Amino acid sequence: MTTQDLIQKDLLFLSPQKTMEIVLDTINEIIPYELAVILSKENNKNLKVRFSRGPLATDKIKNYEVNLEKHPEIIDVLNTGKVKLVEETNDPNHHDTYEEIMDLPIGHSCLLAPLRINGETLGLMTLDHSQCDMFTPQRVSIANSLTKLIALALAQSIANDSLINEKETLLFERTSLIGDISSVLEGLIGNSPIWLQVIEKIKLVAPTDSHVMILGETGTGKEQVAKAIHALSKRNQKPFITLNCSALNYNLAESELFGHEKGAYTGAVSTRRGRFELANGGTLFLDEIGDLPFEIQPKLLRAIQEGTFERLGSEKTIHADVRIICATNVDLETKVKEGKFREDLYYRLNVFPILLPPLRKRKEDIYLLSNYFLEKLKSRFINKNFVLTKEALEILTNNIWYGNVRELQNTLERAAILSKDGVIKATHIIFEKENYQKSDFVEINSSIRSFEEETKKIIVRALKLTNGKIYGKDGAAELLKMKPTTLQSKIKKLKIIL
Ligand SMILES: Nc1ncnc2c1ncn2[C@@H]1O[C@H](COP(=O)(O)OP(=O)(O)OP(=O)(O)O)[C@@H](O)[C@H]1O
Repeated sequence: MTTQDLIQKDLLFLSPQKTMEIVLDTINEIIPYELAVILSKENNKNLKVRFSRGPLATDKIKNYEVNLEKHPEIIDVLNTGKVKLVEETNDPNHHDTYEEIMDLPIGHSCLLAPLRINGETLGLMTLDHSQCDMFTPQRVSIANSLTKLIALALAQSIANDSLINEKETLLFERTSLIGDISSVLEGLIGNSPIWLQVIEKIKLVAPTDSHVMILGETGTGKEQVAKAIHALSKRNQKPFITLNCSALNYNLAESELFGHEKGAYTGAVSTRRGRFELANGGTLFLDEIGDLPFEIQPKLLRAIQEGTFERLGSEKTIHADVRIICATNVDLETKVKEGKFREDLYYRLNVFPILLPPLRKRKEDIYLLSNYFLEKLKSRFINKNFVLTKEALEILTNNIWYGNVRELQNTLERAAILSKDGVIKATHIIFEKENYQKSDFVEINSSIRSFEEETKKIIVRALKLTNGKIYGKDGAAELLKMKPTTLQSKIKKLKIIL
């Protein structure tokens, strides 16, 4: 048979699933069963179902895990390395392997075969048949001889999983590195005095190995600045890995930061390295650090201080040398005071704070930034040359820019689409709804809304900016210069849903 024949018959690149199906079907011809299950040893406590075959192999069995503490007879088989027939009895201490998910008659045939290679236990094969005495001594002896071959097929499947996992992490590292670090520096546009102070701070801190905290409203360029610091640091040949800490619960945060071993929790089908490990030698950018679940913060603190941590589900200590750059758009100090962020972690991270000014405080940069973005848009619009008119620039400069540089970028992209000949006129500038600030020209033409409608809009905007917080220094009441109780009654009256 030629290689071509093998390929045509789908025999050259057999998947682990297909290999195991062939193996189990062959066993069925020699030792008839109604349920054959291959389980892999995940740790000292659990066996996990990888393959099942036969008329009793239902969906429930897939991904089922056997808790070894409840099954001393399985521990015995794994330790001795010998195939064993298990007699089901009425003894309340006896637990059938799959009793939680299926009901097999008392006295049914059950065979346990350990799967070992070179003295290493990889897992277990179980064969079940609802009739009694199906597995004769001759069949048990055959099963004993076959276990090594089955173990080989299991090893193939385990290796395949770890290759897939390795590929996934490599792909992740690669994507994290993309974003061409050299162009990042050129992309920090602006020459207003306040922005130049930021650039100075970046240049100062980058070559040191100190942790950096970047503060600023959304869209002010926090991630871009973090990349620039990494690019200017001696770690720039190593990965720049990011993790957005918002919307992570404790388990997810732990697994994302420190990784997990296969089987560490339901759904952890393969071992995965966490961002801390991936960033070894390089920089870990923790975006929205204020949202990091409180309970995971001690583990992060230890990882930062000692450079050590364990993957979820493993006791092995891993070492990683990582520089942390974190970003936040909330007042972390207040979070510390409110007991929502650990003080020790806060001081550990806040070694060198860099505050990014909102766009409304560096309006003189709008012209440079606009031209930079329009130049970048050129290639996407078949090399259309864009020109910003004086009126358009005036409108851009008069806007409040709650969405900062990102919003400016989006506004210009919209304008570029609207402009047919590349000339960006005032009429092409359309702001995002919430941040719309009318210029005098538009004011005259717009219809006057009711007082209530306008009040409601202002309150909603303030609540959005303060993440729904009413009281306190960074609350909506303070922003609107009104008493929190008055604001609350207005919210109620205007039926604003928080
Ligand atoms: N000074 C700048 N020069 C050029 N582009 C910038 C500048 N600042 C920000 N940008 C661009 O604006 C967009 C938003 O920037 P970035 O994602 O870094 O902001 P951010 O503060 O991290 O936002 P968020 O808080 O929402 O995560 C990006 O496309 C970025 O390239």
